[in-house]
Amino acid sequence: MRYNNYINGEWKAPSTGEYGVNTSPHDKNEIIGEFPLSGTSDVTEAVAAAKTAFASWKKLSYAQRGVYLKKAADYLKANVEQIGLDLTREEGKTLAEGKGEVLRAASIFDYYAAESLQPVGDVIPSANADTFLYTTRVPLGPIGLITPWNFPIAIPVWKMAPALIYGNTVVIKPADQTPMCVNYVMEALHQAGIPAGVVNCVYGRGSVVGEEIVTNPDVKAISFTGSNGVGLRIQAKAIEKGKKVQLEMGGKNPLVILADADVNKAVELTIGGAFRSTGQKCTATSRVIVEAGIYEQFRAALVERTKSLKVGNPLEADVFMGPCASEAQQATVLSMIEAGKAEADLLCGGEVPADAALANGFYVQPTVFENVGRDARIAREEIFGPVVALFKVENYEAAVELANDTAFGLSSSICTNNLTLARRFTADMETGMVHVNSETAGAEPQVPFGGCKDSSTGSREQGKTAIDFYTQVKTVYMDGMY
Ligand SMILES: NC(=O)C1=CN([C@@H]2O[C@H](COP(=O)(O)OP(=O)(O)OC[C@H]3O[C@@H](n4cnc5c(N)ncnc54)[C@H](OP(=O)(O)O)[C@@H]3O)[C@@H](O)[C@H]2O)C=CC1
Ligand SMILES: O=C(O)CCC(=O)C(=O)O
Repeated sequence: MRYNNYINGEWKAPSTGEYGVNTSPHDKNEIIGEFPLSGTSDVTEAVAAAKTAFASWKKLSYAQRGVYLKKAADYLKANVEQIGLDLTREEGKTLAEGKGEVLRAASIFDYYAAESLQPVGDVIPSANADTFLYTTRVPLGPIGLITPWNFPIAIPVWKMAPALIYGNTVVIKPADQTPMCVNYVMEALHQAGIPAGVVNCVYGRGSVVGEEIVTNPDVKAISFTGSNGVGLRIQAKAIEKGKKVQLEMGGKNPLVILADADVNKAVELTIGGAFRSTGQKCTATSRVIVEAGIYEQFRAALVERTKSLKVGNPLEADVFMGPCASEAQQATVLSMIEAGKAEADLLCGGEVPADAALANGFYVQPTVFENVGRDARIAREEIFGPVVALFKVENYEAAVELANDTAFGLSSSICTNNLTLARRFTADMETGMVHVNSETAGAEPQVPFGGCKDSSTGSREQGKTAIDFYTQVKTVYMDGMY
């Protein structure tokens, strides 16, 4: 099937007349659909529609805008089976994860629809008796959203929902690998009856469509999730044009396991954090730092559990881990594994599975390394695949020092029953999110999401903090009331 851009409330063929073929990561011969390879004039048209629509959208009440978000949530919930299935076919995460992500997107729409009932701004006492002094929030205008393939419905929605509820309009460019997922989000908002031009989606290459969104003068802010290289280039261009920018980028997230931890619990946190979604999360666990007293026991249990994981077609119910999302991603992961083999000891995995039924997919075995030097590539670079590095340390202090020895600062976790050290860990970690006895991955919509150091720039996403990015403050001095 051939899909089209969504511009000004209509499905429109790209000005180029060109389409790219989107295929399944489980089987590169299975075609998911054909999607536009748009040109810059498609972006210009979408931005113009978003600019026109902004004039009336910003005047609606929060509650009126919230109605569309609530209806979009209902659409996703009503169609979770089909959309979840297609997400799995297109991205490769398991069916349970695919459906879970659709419901997560619905709950994000619901959360921001409910923001329409929350207070906005402050009333502040003035020095003058007859001045009513208060702050309110105003939207920015058309916002450009550039989104990745690893959470192909949740991330577009967690950017779009706050942008819309606070009165902005949107032009989105989804990742090349997962356009169908965003097409469902457009369909949800279209079915909800959202006014023409309020949301627009232009498919195509980052270097063409993304570039034009970033530099178009009528786009007032850019929210991006993806690699550090692309993110920083986008930021430089956008700032030059005076735009607001928010970047969510990589992670090298540590899980610290102290000697008193329950071994089974520690193994499950590692398996879930490192291998779910084939390790393709910016919050994935990629370094496991273990106190010497429990190291051997933990290592043996982790290797046994890792070898038992079923890798295969993500549509099959008993499969734990599907393929990498693309051939390029598989190649990146395999090259990092080769680097790991040269600089550390491989405990298990490290190959493409031999199963002939998986030969047309982009599979990699879940992989564990040990004896990893702190300057090894697999210790420092984001892999974005099912690869984890084990480190043995003498005590809590050494664990924290190693955990913080990274350019990234997104998420971290500690597994322990020691309340004092758990509490210290929450203070000691240079990360935007800290977990105690839960995996490094995961994000609830009602709390801020984002990192320190090279992981993020700009204000946090999600929760109430999202208002900081998607609005600006207006201070009102109102005199003559008495
Ligand atoms: N933090 C996270 O959640 C993510 C991190 N990554 C990291 O990035 C690595 C590479 O993944 P990749 O998909 O290449 O990530 P990218 O950073 O290249 O892609 C993210 C988004 O940016 C777009 N883009 C690419 N180039 C430009 C540009 N010049 N101007 C504007 N937009 C652009 C992409 O479009 P297009 O798809 O058309 O190229 C996509 O929509 C992964 O291995 C992982 O380490 C990747 C995804 C998510
Ligand atoms: O951990 C999660 O569920 C969200 C992770 C994420 O946002 C990402 O990988 O881009």
